[in-house]
Amino acid sequence: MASKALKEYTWEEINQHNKENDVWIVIDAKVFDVSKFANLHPGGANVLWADSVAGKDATEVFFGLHRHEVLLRPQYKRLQIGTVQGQTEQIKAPIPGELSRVPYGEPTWLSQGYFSPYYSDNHRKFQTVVREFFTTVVQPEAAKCEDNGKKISQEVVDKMAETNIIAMRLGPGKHLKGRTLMGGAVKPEEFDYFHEAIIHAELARVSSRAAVDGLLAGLVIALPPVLNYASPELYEKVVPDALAGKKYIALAISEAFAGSDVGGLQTTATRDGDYWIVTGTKKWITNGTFADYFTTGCKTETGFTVILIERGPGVSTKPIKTAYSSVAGTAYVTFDKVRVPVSNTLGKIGAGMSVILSNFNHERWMVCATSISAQRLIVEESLKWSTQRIVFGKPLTNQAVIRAKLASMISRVESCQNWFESITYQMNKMSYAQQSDKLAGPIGLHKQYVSKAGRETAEDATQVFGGRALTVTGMGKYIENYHRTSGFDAILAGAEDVLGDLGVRQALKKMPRDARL
Ligand code: HEM
Repeated sequence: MASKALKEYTWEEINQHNKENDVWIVIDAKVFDVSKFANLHPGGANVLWADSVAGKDATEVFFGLHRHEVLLRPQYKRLQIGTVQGQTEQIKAPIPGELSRVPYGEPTWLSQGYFSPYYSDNHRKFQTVVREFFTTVVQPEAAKCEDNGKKISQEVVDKMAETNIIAMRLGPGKHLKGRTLMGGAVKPEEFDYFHEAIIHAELARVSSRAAVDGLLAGLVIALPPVLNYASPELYEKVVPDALAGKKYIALAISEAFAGSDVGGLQTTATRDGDYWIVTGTKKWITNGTFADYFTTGCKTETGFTVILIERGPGVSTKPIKTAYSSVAGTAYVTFDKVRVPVSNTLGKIGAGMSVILSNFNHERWMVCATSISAQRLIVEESLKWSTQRIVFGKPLTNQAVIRAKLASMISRVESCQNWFESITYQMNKMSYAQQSDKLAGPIGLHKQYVSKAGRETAEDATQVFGGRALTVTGMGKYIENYHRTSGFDAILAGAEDVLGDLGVRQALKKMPRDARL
């Protein structure tokens, strides 16, 4: 379509348009008339009039300064007036949904010519439709919200509900029964943890950590206690609307008084007949600013109890400014003598610890899935940049120090991925109870390793990109976002060092008493 009205120009013609107010440039065999655009050019007008640029081939200098996507924006695309006679474009524009051809840009199972014991053709088919969905429906919205800090639009949430992505993010289980998953790409009874991991991985590729959390991460951690412990009436009231994206839910455990130390929480629930009276505050509550329900940890007379609180009189939320965008809806929540029916108790009164702990493995595993995928994208960006960036007349990759950084980044993401797949395989084979017994330790250790690896990769990539990694737009925008937010993975769902310690303590518990050197 683009070529229908496009003329072919000889270099002789092109070379003549090399003056202020009459500037043509060539980028990858395409001729652009930038005469009028020059004064609007974010990089300034005079750079376009330079002798080495005006009327010349500016491909190399262009790709040293801009992401490919600049040329694809409609307002810039229309600057193209023709093509260079006898030349064809060499640089391939990214096609939404397609697999990366950059080495290590995809996990082994998606790389051509490689094999995997874990994934079937159905997983591949599923990955294709999920990537297309996230690239075309979610990514543009995520980029917008990353900027304006607003909640992801209801339109996108509705589409996620239509495809049942919201339900699939909770993993395999009864809640999928009777649902059409991604237009039928996988049957509910075939859906396993690798399918779920694909969703988390593709979601992370939208490259805005705050939007990843804004896309109902709150539900992924707050709804399982309702699925598993609510009375049938409460379940009916809450679950269908939540999975349909009509109501939002957040997990409200941590407080300014206590984070990982659940025993130190100060929010109280006292009995008044058939009601709880809940008073206290909660901090760092993901999706809290827009949640309709809060799965809340409370101190009760007989211990720690989890209660589902509906937004209403006495519940107020205010946004907390975090290092990432407010699209995540991070809130400070205040409960002021909120009356909640006792029938909203999740699990047994005083037995809230097991309700919360049973949730943790899945949440931590999910954080690993998104973190590894985000890291991989950073590896891909770094490989592309260091190949196309010319310094001292040569690509950055000519520097041994840059290659050493790439080696570390690749090794880290590959080891994270392989460990992750091994754990996911175990999850597929184990019951929920077996997972709690056998995988809490390995998942804790894995998360510690993944988040550490992520932060090291963020540092390395920042060095590779230099100043470009410090700006929120432009060539290094994904590196900037990742560098600013990779630390979240080391904190959310359990602090890095605490999880490492948990893994070791679990192992020590299982040490055979008769083992000796
Ligand atoms: C069709 C041609 C071009 C278009 C549509 C275009 C568009 C843009 C845009 C949108 C930006 C802002 C980048 C961002 O923040 O993402 C930019 C920055 C810039 N452009 Fe261009 N540009 C073109 C050609 C060129 C050429 C040929 C040069 C070569 C000298 C150039 C030099 C720059 C510079 C130096 C910057 C600032 C980069 C930075 O801040 O890191 N541009 N351009």
